[in-house]
Amino acid sequence: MENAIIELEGLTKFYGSLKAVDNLHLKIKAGEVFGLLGPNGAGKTTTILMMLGLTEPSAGTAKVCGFNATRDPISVKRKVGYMPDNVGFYDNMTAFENLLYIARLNGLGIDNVHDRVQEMMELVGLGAAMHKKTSAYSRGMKQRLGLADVLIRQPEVIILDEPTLGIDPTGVKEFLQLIRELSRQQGITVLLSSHHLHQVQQVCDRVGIFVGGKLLAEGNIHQLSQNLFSEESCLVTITLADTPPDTAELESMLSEIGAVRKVTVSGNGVDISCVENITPELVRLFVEKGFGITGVYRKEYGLEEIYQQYFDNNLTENVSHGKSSGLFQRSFFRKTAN
Ligand SMILES: Nc1ncnc2c1ncn2[C@@H]1O[C@H](COP(=O)(O)OP(=O)(O)OP(=O)(O)O)[C@@H](O)[C@H]1O
Repeated sequence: MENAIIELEGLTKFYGSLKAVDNLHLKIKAGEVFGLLGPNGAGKTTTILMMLGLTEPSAGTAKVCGFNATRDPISVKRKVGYMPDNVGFYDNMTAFENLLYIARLNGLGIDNVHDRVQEMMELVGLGAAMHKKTSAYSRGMKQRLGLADVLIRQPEVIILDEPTLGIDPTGVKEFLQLIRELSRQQGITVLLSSHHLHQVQQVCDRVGIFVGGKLLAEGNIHQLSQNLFSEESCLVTITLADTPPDTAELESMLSEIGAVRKVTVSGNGVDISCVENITPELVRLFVEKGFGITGVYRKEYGLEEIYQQYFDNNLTENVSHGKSSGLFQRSFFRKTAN
């Protein structure tokens, strides 16, 4: 991949005998919004810590903005803004004062520092609340302030670990939109770790599915879906006005269409699995054959199905090798259930 800004090669981390990250190879392009998706204990935070030079890999390398994170962590720190899942501020100071303090600590020029802080507060949507004490800030407001804290250092890459944890659905939507806009407007590369499939799907250009320290798959939603569901990438359900008189005849008629892989007739519902979207052709055929249609529904495979499918495959593989991965499944569902 050309212009990769993050390059992980054979990245591995052992904690004692536990392999937390297992031979990870990954490249992320400049300007991309990449989602690292996986259940509890998958190794996301450990990977991030290695990218920031905060923990040493047992093997392999993490290169960020051209610098080896283990050998040159200070250079990486200058280029990367990291927002952990729980951002802390001085509660007795206003948000403006907090950010001003951070800006000065980071050596921003005295002349324009007030303007710059104000500009950042407005950029993250806190212009009207910037003189409130952070003790009075909601979780969502603190996350926005955390983002301003990261942005004021003018990073090339921002790494966000579970940035939407504990924010209400409207807040999540707004926060993710903000991240996406910032990435587009300012060309910032974003790496986002999350358990939340739907959120990742909304905002990321590409995702990596991470389970048990291994990157099981990476790509955009379309590519992942194609790889997994190439035999049945599209499911069309047609509801007929009446139960078909001859089910076998209907099934064999539909099966003759090249793109159709499987047909199931149940009552007046017909499920047709196809390799591509041939919904108009199917509807035309039913009408030509004199069937009344009361409903047509086409199912798209989203990230949830993709993730579950990779997850199930991985479970099956591990079980067949005598390992129990039940812990991953339990912890994943616990965290996504709320
Ligand atoms: N400092 C540590 N010492 C020993 N084991 C650790 C340490 N940090 C993490 N681990 C273990 O390494 C594995 C990966 O943990 P990590 O925190 O990287 O996962 P994660 O995907 O970020 O999970 P979560 O979503 O719960 O934060 C887990 O089994 C965890 O218990």
